Amino acid sequence: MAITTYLSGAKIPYQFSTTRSMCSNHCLNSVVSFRGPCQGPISCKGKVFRVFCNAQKLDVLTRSEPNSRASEELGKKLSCVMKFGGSSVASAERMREVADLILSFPEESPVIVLSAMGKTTNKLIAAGEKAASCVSGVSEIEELSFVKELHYRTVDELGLEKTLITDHLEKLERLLNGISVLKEFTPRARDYLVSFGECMSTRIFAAYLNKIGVKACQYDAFDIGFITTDDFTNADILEATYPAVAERLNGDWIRDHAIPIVTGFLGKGWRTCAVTTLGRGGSDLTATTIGKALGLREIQVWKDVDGVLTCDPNIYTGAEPVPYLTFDEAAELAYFGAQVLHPQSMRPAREGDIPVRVKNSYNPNAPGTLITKSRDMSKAVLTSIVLKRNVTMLDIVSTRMLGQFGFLAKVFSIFEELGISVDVVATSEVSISLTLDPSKLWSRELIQQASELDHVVDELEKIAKVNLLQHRSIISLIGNVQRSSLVLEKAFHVLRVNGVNVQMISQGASKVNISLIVNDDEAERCVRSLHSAFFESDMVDID
Ligand SMILES: Nc1ncnc2c1ncn2[C@@H]1O[C@H](COP(=O)(O)OP(=O)(O)O)[C@@H](O)[C@H]1O
Ligand SMILES: N[C@@H](CC(=O)OP(=O)(O)O)C(=O)O
Repeated sequence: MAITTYLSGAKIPYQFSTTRSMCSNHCLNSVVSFRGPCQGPISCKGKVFRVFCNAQKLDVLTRSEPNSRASEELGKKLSCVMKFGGSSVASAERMREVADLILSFPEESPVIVLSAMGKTTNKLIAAGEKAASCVSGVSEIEELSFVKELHYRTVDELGLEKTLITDHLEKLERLLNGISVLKEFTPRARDYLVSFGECMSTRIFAAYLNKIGVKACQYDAFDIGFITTDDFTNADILEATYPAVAERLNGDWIRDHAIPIVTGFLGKGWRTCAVTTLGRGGSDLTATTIGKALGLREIQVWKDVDGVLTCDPNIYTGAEPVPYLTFDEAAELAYFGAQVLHPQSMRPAREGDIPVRVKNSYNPNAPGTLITKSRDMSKAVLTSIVLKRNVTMLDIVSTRMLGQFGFLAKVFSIFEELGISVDVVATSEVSISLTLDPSKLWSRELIQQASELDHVVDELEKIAKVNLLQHRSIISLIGNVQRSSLVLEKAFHVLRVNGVNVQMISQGASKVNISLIVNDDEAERCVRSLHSAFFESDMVDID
């Protein structure tokens, strides 16, 4: 039998020999963690295999290659993944509507990914913060009462047993007590705390489907092979996840056609084995990861808007749905701040070449946005305008002579050493202007952010003059940069008549994005005027 080994995410061809012959169809469909001596037994579902290799401290994940007989037995295969965000499952009524929506596609055998109900994640984070500075008992924390009440009410309104979530809610309170005793809310504790949201929403929804006669099975992502880095609050999914998740979900589906209901947003750190999260909005990434792992036909992300819009509707209510996007456009849009998609979520879909459809669970008849590898760009000029606020910009001017080589390398090695990622860059012979990714800085404590920025400036000042500029915004113009002159002409006209001075400009190598840096307090006005100029008339609107 063929066995493949995955070592910290990379597929490595290790030699295996076994002390016993393995039976053909089961044994290896779970993830086996193997640490310590390089030679030793691996136990998997009661079978013992002996592994011989030379590396130290291995984490070995084993899986069987699917054999043709097992594939034939698949019969009706899992066909698509449908992800429903917090707003889609915010109440009992919404859960009923989502169940009806899923059942309105009888031809599909979907994997369902759910986020936590409504604003549960925010409430849990607030509860954790209050617990850490709590003087009285945690039972008085308003956000804890809110979460308890919302989930008990939902269970009650759906006619389910309270016991479905009592264990989780008791554990949640114990965890908050622990945080209040320690007076410390670490990123690791934060991830464990917020995981209760997805763990409860999926249990409630699966139980409801079973109650109405639709066979469903709940899964915690961290138990079915979602292996991540140990970067709590912003973990990356490791390669080993794909075969492990496919093995588990396909294996269970073959045995019993129960709709899988999987927790979005969560994973398991490969070193710590603790619960991790994939960054805010991470359920989109869970969905695309499952889509690629299982080679599904389509990935659907159901939201509370009619698809990806021409700009953030909170900035401009007249934003229109964008019918088609490429993976590159969607990735750029998400990375540069459009909340509608998780920044990393397009990667698995692009790698697996699986179309992603963004739909509105409140308005299922709206066509939504279809995201694919390529699209007809002949008529495309601008697709969407995205705003990323509160960005820090650095102007770095070399103190050495013109033509000095290695300047860029030195600057970027400082960012690498400090683990700070850079968003937008513009360079000249002796200077660099760049912006720092706020999400990476925001994931750290405020006080730490300030001292890290000081540290960056201190290090850079050894080789350059540095000007630190805060409260800037990046306006990203996503679209057909083959027509960049037209886009720039129009954009700069709008900005000029609005009296806005652009402080930096960069055209991404991806050829779908032009980024402009302006002051935070001018940014929203600029977006509205740009939207009006590009999407509403041929004339430039003057504010
Ligand atoms: N360009 C955009 N297109 C669509 N929605 C956007 C855009 N920019 C920001 N948004 C916001 O993203 C929200 C949807 O994303 P999100 O809240 O993560 O959905 P869900 O929780 O349902 O997955 C919308 O309600 C909207 O306010
Ligand atoms: N519940 C998590 C994960 C998520 O993806 O949520 P949503 O799909 O509602 O954006 C969050 O709020 O970040």
